[in-house]
Amino acid sequence: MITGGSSGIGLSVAHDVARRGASVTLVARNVSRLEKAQREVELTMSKLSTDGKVQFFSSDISGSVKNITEMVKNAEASQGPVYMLINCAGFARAQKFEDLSPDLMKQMLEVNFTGPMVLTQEVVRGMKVQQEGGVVVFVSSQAGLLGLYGFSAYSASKAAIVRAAEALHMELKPHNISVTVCYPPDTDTPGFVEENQTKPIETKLISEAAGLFKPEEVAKKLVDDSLCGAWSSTVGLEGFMLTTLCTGMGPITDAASFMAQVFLSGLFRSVSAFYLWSFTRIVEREHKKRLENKKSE
Ligand SMILES: NC(=O)C1=CN([C@@H]2O[C@H](COP(=O)(O)OP(=O)(O)OC[C@H]3O[C@@H](n4cnc5c(N)ncnc54)[C@H](OP(=O)(O)O)[C@@H]3O)[C@@H](O)[C@H]2O)C=CC1
Ligand SMILES: CCCCCCCCCCCCCCCC(=O)[C@@H](N)CO
Repeated sequence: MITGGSSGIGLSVAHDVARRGASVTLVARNVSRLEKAQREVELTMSKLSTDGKVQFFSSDISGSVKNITEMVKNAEASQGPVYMLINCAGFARAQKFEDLSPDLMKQMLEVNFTGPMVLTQEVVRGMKVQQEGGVVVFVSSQAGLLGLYGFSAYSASKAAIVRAAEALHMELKPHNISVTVCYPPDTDTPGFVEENQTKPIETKLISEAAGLFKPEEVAKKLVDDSLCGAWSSTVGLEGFMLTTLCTGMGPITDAASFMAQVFLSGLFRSVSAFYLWSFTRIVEREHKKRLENKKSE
């Protein structure tokens, strides 16, 4: 089951798991985009002659709990229990703190945090009862590992899901259900194009430090990592440095990541000073530019 499976990273995940032989349930709101995605994923399946099926449900993950419960029941009734849940639906709006409306703050928390929590609750109930195990994935963001200019509410919503996922990881281990958090950098998706239309220049420039990736690449890494039971998944050098540095008391799932955390955290903290210095410079420079523009007006 892939929320946000009709676009961007979620759609790429759908193609990826379809190629591996899975049946797919796509969840999003807009029906015509869901239908289009269904046709595309079916095409991928038919080319490889896998016997997977694609179904979709139009549902707002931040909507009523009753609707979510019903949607999961219906999905399970037609395709059987969910083996892998990928919480990818979400959105970002960048806005300077004082311009951020309280409604937008609430909306980001509901779609990026509360919605995935409620849906996961429902799916995990099924996983525990109906099968021997499962995989739960939350798509956070590199901006969930540090707060950055313009992303006060967004970063908080994406960080909140990480703490929840840590707790869940501990709770679900005896049930053989793994939990993975994915931290994408800027990724070239329809959602990214939309957020860029209102993004402050500072947010753009700071985010660029971690590069721009293709959704297929983020998706493949997400599926590979979560099927291995890895705690975190990311792409790129900055992604590796950030997840290593910011792991805190996160679960230990593999020797290589643990060794990197033990031996490289100090080094990466020093490296972070250079990034932070360059971010401060970006903010100062743009601030000065604005003051000068105001003066010349
Ligand atoms: N692209 C990027 O740069 C990055 C993205 N991310 C995260 O990755 C995830 C996917 O992003 P991306 O692929 O860019 O996004 P897109 O906007 O391209 O796709 C978002 C998907 O989520 C669905 N969706 C959005 N809101 C809801 C809702 N309330 N209920 C159900 N479905 C919903 C959309 O369908 P519909 O609108 O029809 O509901 C769509 O299928 C998000 O959580 C995002 O925060 C993280 C880091 C970087
Ligand atoms: C050792 C220290 C290394 C430090 C590297 C620092 C790099 C930080 C860059 C922040 C990237 C934020 C991307 C957010 C993408 C996103 O979530 C939006 N596009 C929403 O869709």
